[in-house]
Amino acid sequence: MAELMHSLEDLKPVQDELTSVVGLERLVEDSNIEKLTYLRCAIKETSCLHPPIPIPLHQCSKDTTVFGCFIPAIDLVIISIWAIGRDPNSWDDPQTFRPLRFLIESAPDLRGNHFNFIPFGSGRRSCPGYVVGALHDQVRTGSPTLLFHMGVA
Ligand code: HEM
Repeated sequence: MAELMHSLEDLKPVQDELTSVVGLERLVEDSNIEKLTYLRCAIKETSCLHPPIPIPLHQCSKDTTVFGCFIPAIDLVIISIWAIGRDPNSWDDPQTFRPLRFLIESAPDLRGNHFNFIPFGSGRRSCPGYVVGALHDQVRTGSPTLLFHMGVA
């Protein structure tokens, strides 16, 4: 909300979309969400710039080498999701709130498959809270993709 308040050109399409999809007389319902494109872009951009869990910690269970970097067993590895979301090698003008960068077809999704955008983490220890929300969404829209991904369909 604070980012949108500072960026009126981004606030306007979100307001217009909410007015047209939801209206002014009722609350947002699940079924509205897929039509709230600008709002979803704004949420993604917010979680890129301000990830709620900015630096998850992992501990290495055995000696490991990743891309030539040796990590001894028991060492802690800090992953800066915050820095990844602001990396100029991955994002144009990364410090600026620009939700429409998520409008393009090739923009990363939230599943952790694009390592420049991992607000829910990635891989086996990524956030199960995301799966609960996404599963609910997939069941609602009838798409089997995520159920298949989880091995339950
Ligand atoms: C905006 C909402 C949320 C965000 C951005 C978020 C993000 C994250 C991140 C980044 C991690 C760490 C991944 C890692 O260690 O690499 C995590 C872990 C976790 N999250 Fe979430 N989370 C959210 C909501 C939730 C909710 C609603 C739940 C529960 C219903 C949840 C349950 C968990 C649990 C249990 C873990 C630990 C997973 C593990 O260590 O295997 N999260 N989350």
